[in-house]
Amino acid sequence: MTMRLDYLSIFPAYFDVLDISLLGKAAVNGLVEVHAHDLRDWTHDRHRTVDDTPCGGGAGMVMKPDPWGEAFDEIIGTEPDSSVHVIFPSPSGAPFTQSAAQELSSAVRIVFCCGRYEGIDHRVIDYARSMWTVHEVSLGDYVLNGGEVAALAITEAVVRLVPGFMGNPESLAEESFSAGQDGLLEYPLFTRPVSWRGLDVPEVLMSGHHGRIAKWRRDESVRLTCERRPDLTDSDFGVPH
Ligand SMILES: N#Cc1c(-c2ccc3ccn(Cc4ccc(CN5CCCC5)cc4)c3c2)n[nH]c1N
Repeated sequence: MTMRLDYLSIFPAYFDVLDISLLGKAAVNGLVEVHAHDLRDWTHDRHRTVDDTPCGGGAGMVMKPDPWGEAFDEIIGTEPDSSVHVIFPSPSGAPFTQSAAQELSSAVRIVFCCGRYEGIDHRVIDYARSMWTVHEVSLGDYVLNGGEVAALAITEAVVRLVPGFMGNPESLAEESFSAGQDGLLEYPLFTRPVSWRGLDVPEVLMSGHHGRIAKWRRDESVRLTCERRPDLTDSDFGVPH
């Protein structure tokens, strides 16, 4: 089943990058189909206006609802369909997580609505909720200038989980932020040369002793998680008290 991805933005060129790298291969293999659209194509004035001043006052500009509605009609349709997932990246969205990526990886259709300025007229989101399955999500607690970079990040997180996309699915099993790693951060990785600029690969990794290697990796994951992500630790990580 091909996953169709649509991107609505006033900077559709952001999504040219999706024609290369792994995603390009997936498109070639028919796993995903990518369509980027310029929101200004659904404006009707000489200046192709997409924004206006905020009702009630306040700084900046707000994206007008009209172009979004007309774009939705043409790109998605005018009939409700809960199988269509519409994603609004937003500073006030729910944190985007690996489990959300996992859920979306089975979607047949995802439409990314990339806002700019101070954001999109809220009626656009309310209308979308009445028609499709809507996700208002944030990448994290830092401020971006628009939704495009978030849409790219979410795309990569989702598409790499689509069955048949990754060459070696085993590599997905051991990843951080997934059950395979007990929710711990990943251990440090090394490859050849064994000695590099006076820095050596930890001896245990060259020992060939799989039990010791597994213990070293687990210990490193626990250490890193306790240091960097205490929010991910819980009482029974097996961390010695
Ligand atoms: N995902 C994601 C995001 C975004 C994101 C996503 C989508 C849009 C559309 C427009 N912007 C710009 C912007 C930036 C800040 C504000 C907040 N206001 C400013 C002054 C009073 C509050 C409003 C809009 C966006 C930013 N930022 N950070 C993330 N993790």
